[in-house]
Amino acid sequence: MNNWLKSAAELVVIRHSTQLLSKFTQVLDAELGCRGVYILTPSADGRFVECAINDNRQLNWSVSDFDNPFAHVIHSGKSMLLKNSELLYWLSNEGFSDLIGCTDDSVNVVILPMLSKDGQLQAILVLKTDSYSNHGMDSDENFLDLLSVCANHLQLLNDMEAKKRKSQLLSESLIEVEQGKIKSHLLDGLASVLIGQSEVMKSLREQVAIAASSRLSVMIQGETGTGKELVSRAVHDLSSRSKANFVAINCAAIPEHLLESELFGYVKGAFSGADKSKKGLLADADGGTLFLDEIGDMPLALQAKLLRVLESHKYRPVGSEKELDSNFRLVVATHLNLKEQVLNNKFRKDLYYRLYQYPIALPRLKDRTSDIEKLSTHFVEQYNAKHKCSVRGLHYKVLDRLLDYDFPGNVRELKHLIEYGCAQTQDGEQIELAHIQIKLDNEIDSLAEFEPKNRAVVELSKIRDLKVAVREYESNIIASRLREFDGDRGRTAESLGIPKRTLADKCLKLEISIND
Ligand SMILES: Nc1ncnc2c1ncn2[C@@H]1O[C@H](COP(=O)(O)OP(=O)(O)OP(=O)(O)O)[C@@H](O)[C@H]1O
Repeated sequence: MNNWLKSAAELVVIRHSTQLLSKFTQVLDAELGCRGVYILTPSADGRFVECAINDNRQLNWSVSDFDNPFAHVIHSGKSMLLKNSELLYWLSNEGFSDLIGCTDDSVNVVILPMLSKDGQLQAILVLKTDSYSNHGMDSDENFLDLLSVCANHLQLLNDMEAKKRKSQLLSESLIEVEQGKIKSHLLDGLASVLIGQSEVMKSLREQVAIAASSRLSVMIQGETGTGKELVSRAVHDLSSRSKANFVAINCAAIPEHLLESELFGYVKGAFSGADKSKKGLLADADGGTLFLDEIGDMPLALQAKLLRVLESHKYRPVGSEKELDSNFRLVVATHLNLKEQVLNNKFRKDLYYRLYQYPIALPRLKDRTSDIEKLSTHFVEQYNAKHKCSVRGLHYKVLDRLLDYDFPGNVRELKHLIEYGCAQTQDGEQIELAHIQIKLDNEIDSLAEFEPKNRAVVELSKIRDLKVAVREYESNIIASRLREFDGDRGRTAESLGIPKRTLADKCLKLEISIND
């Protein structure tokens, strides 16, 4: 009696149903000295009673299958004594035989329902006993009280756990709804920056949103003018670093010997001309994003230093003894096939894998021609807003022509083309085919002679955008000079008095697609 009371006191302080059942099993094992104590519990849908046995197997019995004795106990709400002589019959039920295990002449089984005070079945207690000694249990009031205490407590814990699960599910689905809302808000915002309704653009925007929320290094790959810089900025703007700096550098456009000091900074006297210390871009990007455009053009020696910075977040300004920290997020871009560069020993393999954590591939414009109309309208609107004018859009023949065109310079080329068309169109009018035809022809035979017709593409009186006109002029000069030197960039650069890297940068920006 005392022991039952003591056990009841121990059971009611337990706060978890599985712990309660395991403690209850231990108590019965110790007090009754049975050959086996098993507790069966109803399944979540109430159609079965279940019990886990030693070898991690879960046995179950249907509550409506009267081939097992448990169904009888459940329906009658009364205990059952299976004497040794009757056991043989019940052992034909495979699950029951698995539960009870070996038997001999002295084994009996007692099955007791554990009912809570509202009469609901909470569990079934099964005792494998040696003799008749335990059979008085179903009339032992103290024992039955303990069973009832345990059943009531089990009901309480099950209710509490169900409530907890429900509120957890609720809060999880609220979080999901919230996250879904944030995500669709972000994607809506992105759609006005990264224009295009093609499937590939929709998936690109999703990738940008995912990349922004991760900490991974992002590697953007795509041909010139596909929007690599735009995407890198979007990754920054959508990330938790958006309030800090976005620092961009084009590794192809900076002379090799200056790239290191630009990135790392330098101290006074580090080299001739360093008359004062200067912070590098790594320091500027602390807390924000560092965008390394044309990473494939980074010299090998600097690649090794970059790798070290990425691993330790520490760097040493040129000429300095002191190491500094910078917590930047790296986004890189390239139009080259970096894997090939690795195979040709032009790019470090270890750096490649360090950078290739979240790759984003940008499609060519000619592979998503369904976006041309929307992009064109977007660029006309941009032009109108910038120049305070009101070009009315594109004539359908212009659109037809654009849909047919290859766009080697991708979106940037389309943008320039539209700006060019706008510059020649009066307020309230549409861009006509004639407005862009010359430029398109010019692009198509980009290797064509520097014909007088091309030289005076824009009549001076019609110039509305000096930048566009100057770019046109510059582009024609470079294309013609490249032609003169059979595409030799070194000689072309020299003849124009500019460094080779500057020429390379200009060719990229101006869409001059003459191969070396
Ligand atoms: N999906 C787009 N929606 C709107 N504008 C775009 C899109 N893609 C590119 N652009 C515009 O096209 C121009 C070129 O884009 P960007 O400079 O990002 O290309 P890039 O791939 O970095 O080019 P490069 O390799 O030559 O440096 C920019 O003016 C950019 O705003």
